[in-house]
Amino acid sequence: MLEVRDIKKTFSKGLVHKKYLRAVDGVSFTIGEKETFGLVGESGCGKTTVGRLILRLMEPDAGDVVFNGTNITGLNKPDLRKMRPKMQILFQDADSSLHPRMRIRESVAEPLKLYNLVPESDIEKKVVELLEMVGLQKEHLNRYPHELSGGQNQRVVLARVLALGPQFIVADEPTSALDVSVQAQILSLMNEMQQKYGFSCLFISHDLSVIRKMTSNMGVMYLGKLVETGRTEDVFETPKHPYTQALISAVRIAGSESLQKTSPIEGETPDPMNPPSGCKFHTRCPQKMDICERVEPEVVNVGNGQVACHLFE
Ligand SMILES: Nc1ncnc2c1ncn2[C@@H]1O[C@H](COP(=O)(O)OP(=O)(O)OP(=O)(O)O)[C@@H](O)[C@H]1O
Repeated sequence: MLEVRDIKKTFSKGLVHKKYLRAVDGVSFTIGEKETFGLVGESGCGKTTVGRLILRLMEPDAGDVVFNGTNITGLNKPDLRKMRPKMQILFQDADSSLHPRMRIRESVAEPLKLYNLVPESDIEKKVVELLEMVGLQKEHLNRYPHELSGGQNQRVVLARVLALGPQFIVADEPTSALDVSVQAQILSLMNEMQQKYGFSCLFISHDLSVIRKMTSNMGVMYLGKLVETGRTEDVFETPKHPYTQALISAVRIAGSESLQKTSPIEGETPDPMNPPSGCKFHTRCPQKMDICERVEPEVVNVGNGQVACHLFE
C-alpha cells in the first residue's frame, strides 16, 4: 500500500548565520493494506515531518513515497490533487482544524463539494449519514465548533476525512489534546472506522500505550532516524535497540507511557542542529562501544524487525 524509501528533509534556521537541521534523515518503512503503523519518539525527533512528507504537504529533499504503485514524489500538481482524497491527515488539534465560522453542516459538506463526490441534491443526506457514523446527531448540524467539545470536534474532523473515502490516513497525535476518557472513545471510533472503510494508517504518537493499542507494526525515531522497526508486539516484548529498551523500561518505571513532557532517558537530548557523529544515540547509550562514535550503524534485519545498531551487525 505505502512504501517510504529513504526520505530526507533538512530545515535551515537563522537568517545571517544559517544552521541546518536534519529533521528526517533517511527514513524507510512500508505499510500494508488496512494496517496501522505507529511512529513513536520524543518530541522533535521528526515524526510530524515524516507524516507531512508522505502526503507531500512538504517537499522532501530526497527519497520516494510510493502509494499503491504510484510514486507520489514525482507527481505534478494536477495529479497530486487527484490523489489527495485518497490520502488524508488527522491533526491533534481538532478545534483549529475546523473553520470557526462554519457550521458543522458546511464543514462536513465542504470536502464533498470540493471534490464533487456526490450530487448537490444528496449532500445533506450524506452529511447526516457521515455525522451519524461518527456518533453525532442531526442536532449538531447547525452548531459551530466552539459549541462542541474537543472530542465532538475530533469526530467532525473524522467525518470530513471519511467523506473523501481515504485509503490512507496520517493520524498525527489525534487524541493528545483530549481527556483520557474521551481519548479512548475516539481511538475505538477510529478502529471501528478502519474496520468499516479498510484504510491504512500512519499513527504518530509520543504515547507508547496508544501506539501499543492502535498499531500492528511500529517504528521508533531518534533525531530524524528510525532506529528500530518491527511488529508492535515484538518491539514491546523484546526491544532491541538500546534507545527502545530505555524508552520502554523508563516509562514502565515512571508509570506513565507518555514521552511528551520530559525525556525518560538519561542524559541530555543532543542539539539537533549539531548532532553527535556516528550513531546519534551514542552520547546516551548504556551499551556504547568505540565504533558507535565513529561509524553510523546500518539498518539490519533482526528477527522480524530491523534495527540500526552496531550491537546487531
Ligand atoms: N517548518 C519547519 N521549519 C523549521 N524547522 C522545523 C519545521 N518543522 C519542524 N521543524 C523542526 O524539525 C524537527 C522535527 O520536528 P517534528 O515536528 O517533525 O517532530 P515531532 O517528533 O513530530 O515532534 P512533536 O512530537 O513535538 O510534534 C524539530 O526540531 C522542529 O523544530
